[in-house]
Amino acid sequence: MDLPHKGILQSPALTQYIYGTSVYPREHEQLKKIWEATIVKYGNLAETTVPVDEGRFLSLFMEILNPKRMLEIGVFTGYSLFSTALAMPNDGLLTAIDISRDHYEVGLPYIKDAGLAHKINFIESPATPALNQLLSNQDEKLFDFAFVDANKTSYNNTTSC
Ligand SMILES: C[S@@+](CC[C@H](N)C(=O)[O-])C[C@H]1O[C@@H](n2cnc3c(N)ncnc32)[C@H](O)[C@@H]1O
Repeated sequence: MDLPHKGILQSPALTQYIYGTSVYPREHEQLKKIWEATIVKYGNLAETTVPVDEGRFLSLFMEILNPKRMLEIGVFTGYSLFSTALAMPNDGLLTAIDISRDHYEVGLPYIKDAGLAHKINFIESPATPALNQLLSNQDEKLFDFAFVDANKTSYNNTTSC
């Protein structure tokens, strides 16, 4: 069994056990395909997706919080996006922002195959102007939960929006 180079778990033996018995067996078939398509298109850059255990953690977190409106900044090919959309309620809406639609379109066919596309509003833009635009359109509370996984140097701007 191949293990990713990063993840939440710190003990190799525990990682091996949990990945073999829980994480990989429960990884959605379309998520496996997003990962494979990401490797084919981007090679080592695929390592920038959230690892499979963090994907499971995000799904679990969404199941507990049950957010109706969620924001993701930094979509890449959609591994984390898929993981959260899968666990959101069917009438939930996930606003997803990335500077590259090309990235998003690698995972989009698998998002569609899994019947999740209707939950996602993708915006191709740098995060800060897109957030300012969303805020200027609506003054009530916009999101129940936000996952930020874009360029780390802009986080101050993102959180002040
Ligand atoms: C670490 S990857 C995201 C990985 C993704 N969460 C996943 O699980 O596959 C970072 C992404 O942030 C995007 N990005 C970089 N700077 C950005 C910005 N200022 N605004 C929005 N997206 C940005 C990149 O295009 C890239 O797709």
